[in-house]
This record gives sequence, C-alpha cells and structure tokens, in this order.
Amino acid sequence: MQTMLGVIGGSGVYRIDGLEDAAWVAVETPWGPPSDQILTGRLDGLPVAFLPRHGRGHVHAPAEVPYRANIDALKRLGVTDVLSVSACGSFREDMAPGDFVVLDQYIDRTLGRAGSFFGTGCVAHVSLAHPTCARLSAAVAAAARTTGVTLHEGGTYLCMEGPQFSTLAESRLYQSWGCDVIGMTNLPEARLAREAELCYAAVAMVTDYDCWHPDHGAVDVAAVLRVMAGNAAHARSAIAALPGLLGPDRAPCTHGCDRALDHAVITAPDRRDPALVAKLDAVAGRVLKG
Ligand SMILES: CSC[C@H]1O[C@H](OP(=O)(O)O)[C@H](O)[C@@H]1O
Ligand SMILES: Nc1ncnc2[nH]cnc12
Repeated sequence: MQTMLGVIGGSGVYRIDGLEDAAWVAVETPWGPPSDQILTGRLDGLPVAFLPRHGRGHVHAPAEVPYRANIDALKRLGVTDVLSVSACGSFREDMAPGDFVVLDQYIDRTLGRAGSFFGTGCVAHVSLAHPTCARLSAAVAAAARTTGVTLHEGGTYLCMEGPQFSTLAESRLYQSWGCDVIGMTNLPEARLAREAELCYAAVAMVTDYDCWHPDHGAVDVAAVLRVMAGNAAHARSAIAALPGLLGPDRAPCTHGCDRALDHAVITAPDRRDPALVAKLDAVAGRVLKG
C-alpha cells in the first residue's frame, strides 16, 4: 500500500505551499460536501491532500464543520495518514504561545455533534483508548523538531463546544482536570478517523492562555490570528518535512489504526440496513463488503 498524507488545516492555515501538480478538487461524499475543495498534489514525491477545516475564508463554525464528509472525502481520495493542525489555548505555564503540542488524549465537552459514521442498521464500537496514532505522531514530532519550535510530545486537549470561548470558571475547571490545551474541533475528527481506519495525529499550536492566566488577558480572535501568523510558517515547514519521514511504502500500522474495524461491527449481517451500508462504502467497505 502507498502512503498518502492528508492534512487538515485549522484556524489560520488555509493552504499549504510547495505542492507539485497542485489542483483543488471537489469531492462528493454520502455525508454531504466537505468543508471546501481539497488541494491535491505531491510533496517530495508523496501524494498529499490538504483540506482547510473551516473552508477557505473560514466559513464553517467549529460545531458546523462537516466532520464526517471531511474524513470520508480524505479516505475516498486514498489518504492513509491524517495530520490535523490546530490553534489552541493552553492551561500550562510551560506550554506557551508559539509552542507546538503533539496531542495524545482528548476530553469531550461538545454537544451533540455527529461523531460516528455508524448508527441504527449498522452499529460499531471502535477503541478510542489511544485516539491518536503513536506511529504517525512520532513522525510528526520528528518533523516539527526540524523547524526549531518548542515541542511538547503528548498532551490532553479539551474539546469544547464553542463558538464562545470559555468562562473563567470553566477554564479553571479544565485546568484542574489536568487538561493541557483547549480547542473546539479535534475530537470529532479523531473519532471519525479511527472509524475510517485512518491514522490520525494532531499538532496543536498554542496561541493563548485561554482566560485563566493572571498575567495575560482573556483570549480573543485577534490574539489567536496574531500568533498563528507567526506559527503558520513553522507548521508549513513541519508538513514539508513529513513526507521524507513517512516514506512512500505503507506497512500495516504498528498502532493498528488501519485494522480498527476488525472486531468492531456488531450488527448481524442479515440485520444491516443496506442504505447505511452503502453510505459506508469508503469508510468501512473493507469489513462490510462480501
Ligand atoms: C479562531 S479562534 C477559535 C477557533 O480556533 C480553533 O480552530 P482550529 O481547531 O480549527 O484550529 C478553535 O478550535 C476554534 O475553532
Ligand atoms: N482558548 C481557546 N479556546 C478554544 N479554542 C481556541 N483556539 C485557540 N485558542 C482557543
């Protein structure tokens, strides 16, 4: 199998540079249209697909990002490995604005987002104990290190509903829970990537101290975008370093992401809803076909 890298760019990251044969392509999915067209091309010889999470011009709010369509579209294009790039607030003094955090855990505080491809007529339960891919995360950390940024390997991301930022009481509560950073987008993606048997790694770029820090004002969009303007170049260099670290040949994932559905689907074959099974062609065709 060949490696194909998918990159989901968050706030402040609406394009990547240096793709050979670059073309924006429209992808249709059974879950509706993705956030935008997808920029395809090659980076260092490796096929790459880039999707701006909020769309170019930042048109989708975090709760309304079409997460299922986005993950389905990347899978449909042949993506094997997904790197998510996001802005985040920090709950830790030592995770300062400008730092990169390679995430490894999440806590969910979203409300009723579509967080699964499965449902009535085809029920599945994948493991989310380790929601990011350790193999891809190690490569991403190595790529980020080449840029010279301060890098933290491992971090827990509180995924809040938004779109308003947190109250001071919420910020202090999440800090007391041991969360490291906060954002509004990553967890639906991690859940869906696992269901779609895609490796998923996430770099959260610290833009602010949310609102808990006595020496810093409460976060606002201007502060996030100001820090991201400095960070985005580092993010692009890290992405550029990744193809060389991943290599073209995709061995089975040592973390098992590409086999996540092996023992997950519980609905008896003769009780499955053919319409839902048809929608799952790209995501779960490997285990549902035949
Ligand atoms: C622009 S500030 C809030 C916004 O930024 C983060 O976006 P992303 O995760 O896509 O980088 C945060 O999650 C909010 O959506
Ligand atoms: N403090 C914060 N809370 C939620 N999302 C963010 N994105 C960037 N900073 C954030």
